[in-house]
Amino acid sequence: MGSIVWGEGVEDADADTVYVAVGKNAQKSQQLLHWALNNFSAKQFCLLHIHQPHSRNSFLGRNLSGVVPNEHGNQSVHEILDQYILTLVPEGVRVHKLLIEMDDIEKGIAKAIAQHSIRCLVMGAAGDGYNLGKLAKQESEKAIFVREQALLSCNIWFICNGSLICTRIYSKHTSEVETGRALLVLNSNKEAKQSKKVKSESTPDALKYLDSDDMKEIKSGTSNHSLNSKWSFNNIMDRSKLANLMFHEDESFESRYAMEIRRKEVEEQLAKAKQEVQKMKNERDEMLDELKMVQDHNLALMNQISESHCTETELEEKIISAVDLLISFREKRDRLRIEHAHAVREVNMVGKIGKADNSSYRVEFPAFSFMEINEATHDFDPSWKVGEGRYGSVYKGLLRNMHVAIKMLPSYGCQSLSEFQHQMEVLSRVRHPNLLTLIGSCAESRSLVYEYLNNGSLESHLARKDKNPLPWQIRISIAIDMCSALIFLHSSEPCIIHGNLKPSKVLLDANFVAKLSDLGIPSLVQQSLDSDGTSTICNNPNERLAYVDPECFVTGKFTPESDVYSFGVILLQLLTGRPLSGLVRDMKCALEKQNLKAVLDFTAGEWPLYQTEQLAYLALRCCEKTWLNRPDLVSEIWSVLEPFKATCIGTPPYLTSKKLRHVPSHFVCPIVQEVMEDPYIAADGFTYEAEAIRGWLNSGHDTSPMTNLKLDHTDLVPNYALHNAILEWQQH
Ligand SMILES: Nc1ncnc2c1ncn2[C@@H]1O[C@H](COP(=O)(O)OP(=O)(O)OP(=O)(O)O)[C@@H](O)[C@H]1O
Repeated sequence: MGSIVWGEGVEDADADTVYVAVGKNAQKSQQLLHWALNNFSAKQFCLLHIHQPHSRNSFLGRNLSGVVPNEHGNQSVHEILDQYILTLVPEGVRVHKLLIEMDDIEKGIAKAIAQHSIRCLVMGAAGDGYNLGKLAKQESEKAIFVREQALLSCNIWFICNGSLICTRIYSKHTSEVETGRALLVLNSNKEAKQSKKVKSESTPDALKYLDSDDMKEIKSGTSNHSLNSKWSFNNIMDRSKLANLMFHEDESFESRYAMEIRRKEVEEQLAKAKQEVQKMKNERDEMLDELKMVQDHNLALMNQISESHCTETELEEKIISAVDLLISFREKRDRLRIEHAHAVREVNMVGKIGKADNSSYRVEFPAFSFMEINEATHDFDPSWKVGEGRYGSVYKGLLRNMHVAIKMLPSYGCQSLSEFQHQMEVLSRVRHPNLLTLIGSCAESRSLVYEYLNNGSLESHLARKDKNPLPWQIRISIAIDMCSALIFLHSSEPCIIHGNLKPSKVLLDANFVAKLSDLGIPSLVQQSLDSDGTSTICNNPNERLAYVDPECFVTGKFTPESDVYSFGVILLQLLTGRPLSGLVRDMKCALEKQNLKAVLDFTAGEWPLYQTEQLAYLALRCCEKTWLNRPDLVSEIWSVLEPFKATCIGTPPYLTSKKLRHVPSHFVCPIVQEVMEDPYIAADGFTYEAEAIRGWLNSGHDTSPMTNLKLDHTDLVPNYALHNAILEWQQH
C-alpha cells in the first residue's frame, strides 16, 4: 500500500526533536502534547499523525471537538494540528507537523521513525494497537538496512490519561529491545534498572532518574489506574501483547542480525587467526632455515673435529716415530763415541808402542839436585821454614822460578836411590786437584818438592778463630774437596789410603781450594822402619791420635774406612770449630736435643740449618767406632755433600771477599791450578784447561781427574759461558 507524507518544518527536525503521535481523539492528543511539553525540556516538537484515508474513522473531517471530516482533506488535518499547537504550545517552543497517510497506523509510525530517524516519540497507550514489529517484517531488506543506518534507537513513551504507562526502545540491533520489552511488561526491578541505562538526552526530566522502584510505582499506578478503568487495563494488556508480538517478530530479525554480527566477528577473528597462523608459519620457516643452517654448521664442525682428530693421531704417530728415531740416533751416537774413544786409545797405544823408549809413557818427573834445594831454601834458612812434623821440616823455596814447599825427610828412613826414585815416580802419578802436587824430588837430600800453597793449613785457620774465621761456605767447600780427593785415592788401583788425615794435612791454596798433603809419606818413612811394608801408626799418645780410626789400634792396619773416620772428625771440627776433646759426645748430645745451634760455630755465619744438620749426622756416622757402621764415601757422603757444590763452590759471598779469595775458584783449572784461558767441560762435568785435560787424557787416563771414576767418554765441550765470565772478570 502506498503512502503520502506531508511534512511542515520537518526538515528542521533533529535528533533532539520530540515527536508526539496524535490521533483522532482530540482530548487524548491534547493530554499527550501536554505530557510531552511538561516532561521534555526539548525546544523542538513535532506532531506526528498517521492519516487513514480509507477509514471511516478518519481523523480528516473532524475538528478538535470531534466533528465530521470535510472535503478539504489534508488541509483540514493541518488546521486541526495547527489548532493543537496554537492552544497548547507555549512561546519559545517550535512545533512542526508530520503527516503520513497510510491505512495501517503501525506501519505509518514505523515508517515515520525510520524515515525521520525519530529518537524520541510520545504516543498514547490506550489507543488502538500499533503493530510496529509487523511493519518491520514487511519492510524490504533494503529498508531494514536504511533503518538500521538511520534509526539507531527510538525511545517511545506510552501515555495514558496524561500519565506515563511505560517506555520502550524501538531498535533492531541492540539489547535495548530486551529492556524495552521488560519495561513494557513491567514485571521486575532488574528490568527497571536496565531501563535506566537507555535514557537518551531527550529523556523527559521526570523520567531521567527513574530507578526500579520508580518503575514499580509506575507499574502500580498503572495497575491501579487499570483497575479503575477496565477498558484502559485491557487496552494496556492488548498493547503489551501487541508489543510482545512485535518483539517476537523482531526477534528472528534480531537473531539474524546478531548472527550476522557474530559472523563478522568470527570472520574478523578468523582473519586475525589466519594472520597469526601465517605469521607463526613464517616464523617457523625462519626457524627451520636457522635450524638447517645450525645443523649444517654443526656438521661442518663435526667434520673439522674428526679431521683434527685424524691430524692429531697422525701427529702423535709422527712424534712417536720421531722419538724412536731420536732414541736410536742417540744410541748410535753413543756407540760411535765409544768406538771413537776406543779408536783414539788404540791410536795412542800404537803411537806409544812405536816409540823406542817406553819410558816416555811415564809422566815427566823432575829430579832436583841438592844444590838446587839448598839454593831454593837459602841454605835451609830457618826463616824459610814453614813447619815441622814427625817426618821432617818443611821449607818454603823458589825453585826454577816456582814457589815450592820442600819437605826434608829424616835420614833414618834411608832407602836406596832406586827405591826412593821408584817411590817418587809412583807418588808423582797420583794427581788430583785436591791432592798436593808433587813437583819433583831430590834423592840426594831425600827431599820432596811440592807446590806451595800460600793459605796455610786448615789447622792454622781453625786455630785462629778470631781472625778472619772461615765462612761456612768455605768449610763445606773444604769438606767437598777432601771427599773428592779421598774418593779418588780409594778408587785408585791399587787403593791408596792416606792414613794420616788431619787438619794440618789439609792445605789451602789462594782460592781456598783444599788439597791433601803428605800422601804416602808415612809409608815412605815406615817402609824403612817396618819390614812388611804395610802402613802402621805411630803410637805417640798425643792429640793427633784423635783423628785415628779406633779400629787401627786393634788391628794395627789402616783401611779406607780409617780415612772416613778421620774425615768425620775433621767435618765435626769444621761445623763446630771446637777442640777435639768431647767433640763427638757434644754433637751427639746436641742432635739428640735437637739443638744443633748449641754446638755450631756461628763465627762461620748463618749455617743453612737443615742441610747442616744432615752434615752433622753424617759426621757422627763417620766417627762410628765400628768401620761397618761408617757411611760409604761415594754413595752416602758424596751424595750429601754434592748438593752443596752449587752453593759453596765458586759462588758468593766468600768469593766477593778479595781478602779471602782473589780468584773465583771455578775460574781455576783443577789440574794446573791456574785461571783457565781455554776452559773445556769433560765427561765428569768438571771444567778444565783444555791443554791440561787433553794432557791428562792423552797420557792414558780414562778416569776423572777430580773423582777418579771412569769417564763415560773422552769428549770435551768448550765452556763458552765460563770463558766469557773469566774474560769479564779479568777486565775488572
Ligand atoms: N806445600 C806446602 N805449602 C805450604 N805449607 C806447607 C806445605 N806443606 C807443609 N806445609 C806447612 O808445614 C807444616 C808442617 O807440615 P808437616 O806435614 O810436615 O807436619 P805436620 O802435618 O804438622 O805434622 P806431622 O807430619 O807430624 O803429622 C804444615 O802444617 C803446613 O803449615
